[in-house]
Amino acid sequence: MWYSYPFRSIATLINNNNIHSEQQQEEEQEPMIDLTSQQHSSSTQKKKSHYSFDRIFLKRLYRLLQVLFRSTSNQDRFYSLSLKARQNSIFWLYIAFITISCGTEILYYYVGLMPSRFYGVLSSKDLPGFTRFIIPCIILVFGAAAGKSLLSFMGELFSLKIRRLLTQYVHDCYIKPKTLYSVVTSPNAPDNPDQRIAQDIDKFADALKGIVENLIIAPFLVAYYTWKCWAVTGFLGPFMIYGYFIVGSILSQMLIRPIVNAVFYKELAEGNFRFLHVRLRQFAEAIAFSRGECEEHTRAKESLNILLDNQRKVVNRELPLHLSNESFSYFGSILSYLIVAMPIFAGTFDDKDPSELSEIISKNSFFCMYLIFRFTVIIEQSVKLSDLAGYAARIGEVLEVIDDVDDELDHISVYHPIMGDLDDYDSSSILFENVELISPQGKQLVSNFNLEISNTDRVVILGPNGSGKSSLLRALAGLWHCSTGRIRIPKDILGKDFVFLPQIPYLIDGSLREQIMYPYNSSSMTVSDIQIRELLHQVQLSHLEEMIQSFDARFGEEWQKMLSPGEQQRLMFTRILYWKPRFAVLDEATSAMDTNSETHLYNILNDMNISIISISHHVNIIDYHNKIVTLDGLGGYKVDETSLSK
Ligand SMILES: Nc1ncnc2c1ncn2[C@@H]1O[C@H](COP(=O)(O)OP(=O)(O)OP(=O)(O)O)[C@@H](O)[C@H]1O
Repeated sequence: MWYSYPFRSIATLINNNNIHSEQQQEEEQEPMIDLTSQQHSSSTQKKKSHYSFDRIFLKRLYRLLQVLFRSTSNQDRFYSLSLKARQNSIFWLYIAFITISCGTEILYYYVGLMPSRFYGVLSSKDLPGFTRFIIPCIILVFGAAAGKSLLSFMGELFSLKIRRLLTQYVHDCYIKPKTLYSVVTSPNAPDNPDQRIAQDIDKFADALKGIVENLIIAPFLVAYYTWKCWAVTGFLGPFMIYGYFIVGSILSQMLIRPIVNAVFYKELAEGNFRFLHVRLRQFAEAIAFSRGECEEHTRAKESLNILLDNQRKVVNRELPLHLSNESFSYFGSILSYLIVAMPIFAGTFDDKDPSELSEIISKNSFFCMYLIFRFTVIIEQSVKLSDLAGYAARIGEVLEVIDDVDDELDHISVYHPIMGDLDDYDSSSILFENVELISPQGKQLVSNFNLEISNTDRVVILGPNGSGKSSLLRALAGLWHCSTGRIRIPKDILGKDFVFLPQIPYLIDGSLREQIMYPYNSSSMTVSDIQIRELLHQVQLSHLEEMIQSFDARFGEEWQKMLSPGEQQRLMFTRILYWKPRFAVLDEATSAMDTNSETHLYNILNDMNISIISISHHVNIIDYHNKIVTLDGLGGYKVDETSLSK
């Protein structure tokens, strides 16, 4: 069992990506939004891309729509009525939304005709007609109000479902073995992926809901009211309205383009600003000790200014669009009277008495005005469309980086114990064969590295900072690739046979029970209260039981407050003691512990006959190992055996 592949920079692949190269072509033609001095994003180093309402937006939108209308199994098409299909596709909710929207429009139509009927019965003083008409009118108005409320409710459900399906899809693509790490550490990692997933998808869902609500049935309404308008004004009425709409559309299309870019960079600044506050909370103690509040205050102010500048750019660029849309809307009402006036002045209705004429004017102006209103709504959606394009760009970029990373991972035969990619290697040892590791910056970390780690070995890796100690473990875990050579891992190894403890303890949001069992929490297997007490005793954390009251009480950030860094590292050791792996990999996992705790835990591991691979700068733990690997930081290394091996 082995993996061996040339180290190829993910950036190379990403740069070859079609969408990205298309963007680069556009970059040369379009001016950029200024986004200076972003403090904490890798994006600061990168050339800024331009985002617009263009072919790339359509590609991204198409991809997201495919996710919403996809079938997840061969048996169930996206339009199937099965529970699974209904859960995984938005199709039926979309149909219900459209149906309610059509029903409400029919009610609006009759409500719109009401004034002309009132004019008729009132001007002819028809009391029985008036009383007959008033009851259906009240029912109609209530019906329209109920329809509108239901439509708004369905819109919210629609938006929620879009959010759920898209977020689940991004989670499926993003949070999986090796992809998560590769995306986050990729040189082309998208800025603030957390914000893109947690916020931008929600905003995208909301914008899409608005567009569906107002645009999807618009063609049918436009066709119907065109016909009605034509019937009363002849071809000239619709002709004028259509001309008016075309001018409005061209104008708003021109005004949308710069907004999409501005929305993208506003969201980027928003993410950076939020990240700054997350870090303030996370490192409050370090900041307080170093009296860094003034500096942090200045940075927060700078970040806020950048955010507000970008927000201002969006507001500024939306002003002409709003102006154009509002003018279009107000001039529309004048246009409708102009169109209604044409047949009146042409003498078409000369034979009608005043009450009939007022009824005709009311009805005709409703048809014309509603047609113009529909066009106005379409034009107004341009603002939503520009937002949608900005959010689609931010979500699309995350998916594109994931695709590139997955492509890279697909082209290499990565072995990871948890994945169980097996071959003919049937030894029980880990074998490094002529391994060469090169850092992403191109620095040679180790070359021609050979080492056998049997399941009775205890190996400590020493070396100066940056010499590649952790990188060897990354390669062992399949996170980094060997540029030459291979690493063989026992065939029968299971995920639980390999427990990795990093220097910075990773404490999950959850109960102590879940903390110990991480990452293999399952309902079928659990750690009993007696076992937990025994484990806490072994890592000298028995007092924790009093602090948390119950082993199932859930905590989040409180873990960091309840336990000192050394205690957190001790808590991490319960994972090794519980799972009893064949190999425990400790990357400076005892760096914050006092000497007594450290030696106590190493003694326990020795008693349990667990093979250890340690990285440490503490000399006192060297005695617990039988092999010492020393990296010189220049690609060379040596292996020494200690007295323990004899
Ligand atoms: N994700 C990464 N992206 C780019 N370079 C990295 C990354 N991780 C590590 N490196 C580089 O690889 C080199 C080796 O890093 P590594 O973490 O293996 O050092 P180390 O020997 O474990 O150091 P220390 O003793 O400080 O923990 C360093 O120069 C570092 O800059």
